[in-house]
Amino acid sequence: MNMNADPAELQKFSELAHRWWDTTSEFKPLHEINPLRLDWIDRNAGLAGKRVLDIGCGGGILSESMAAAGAQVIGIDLSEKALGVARLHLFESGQKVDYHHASAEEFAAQHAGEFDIVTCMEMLEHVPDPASTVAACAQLVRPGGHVFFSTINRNFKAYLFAVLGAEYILKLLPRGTHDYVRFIKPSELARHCRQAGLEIAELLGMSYSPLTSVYSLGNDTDVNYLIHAKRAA
Ligand SMILES: C[S@@+](CC[C@H](N)C(=O)[O-])C[C@H]1O[C@@H](n2cnc3c(N)ncnc32)[C@H](O)[C@@H]1O
Repeated sequence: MNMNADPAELQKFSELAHRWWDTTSEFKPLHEINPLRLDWIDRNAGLAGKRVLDIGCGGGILSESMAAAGAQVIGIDLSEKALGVARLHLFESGQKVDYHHASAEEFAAQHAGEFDIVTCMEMLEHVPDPASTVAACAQLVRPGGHVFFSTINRNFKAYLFAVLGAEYILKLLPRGTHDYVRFIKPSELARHCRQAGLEIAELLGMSYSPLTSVYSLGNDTDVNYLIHAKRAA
């Protein structure tokens, strides 16, 4: 089985895993964007009672919040350390999430069509072959189901904001968190979706204002963006 994973990327997340739920740590941006993306997913697909798979779940920030919104959530990741932190945090939060060590491709081979909603957030820019991950997402979601992606655009502004700005100037993220060559243009992600049999329902931008330190959703897809895709019924 092709794991479609970069061991150096997994190592980076494993080394930081113990700080995943520290809202002032390297994971602060994920904590700050979580309410925005959770609300967007819920508005578009209605989380309550749905079977959800969260791919590249890490320490479980999004997984837990979707469980709290009433979904039955499974989270998968290839970092054992991140999964360990995610499992431990359930004792603190009292939420119920089922965590597994698996890649999207491996999980798709066993659980095709089992999910109403598949989420794959801030993960595609860390894998060698994002088209393969997108194809696995399309296989995992049921006909008529929803897939949500978020990732980083590839252009000069994205390099300035997501690499130079976030890692070197504002120091929101550790240096080396992001590799510019792995950034993905919305047109490329849309093509991967269509090739996998997913229709694009929405492309949405997410911006960060360094002046107010506030994230917001809107039309600006130049740096961070989200895609809502649907599998034909
Ligand atoms: C930036 S974190 C995002 C975590 C979570 N999705 C969120 O947005 O809160 C990226 C996660 O992707 C995981 N990851 C990287 N490559 C992966 C792969 N090939 N398969 C599964 N998970 C992977 C990492 O271990 C890490 O937990």
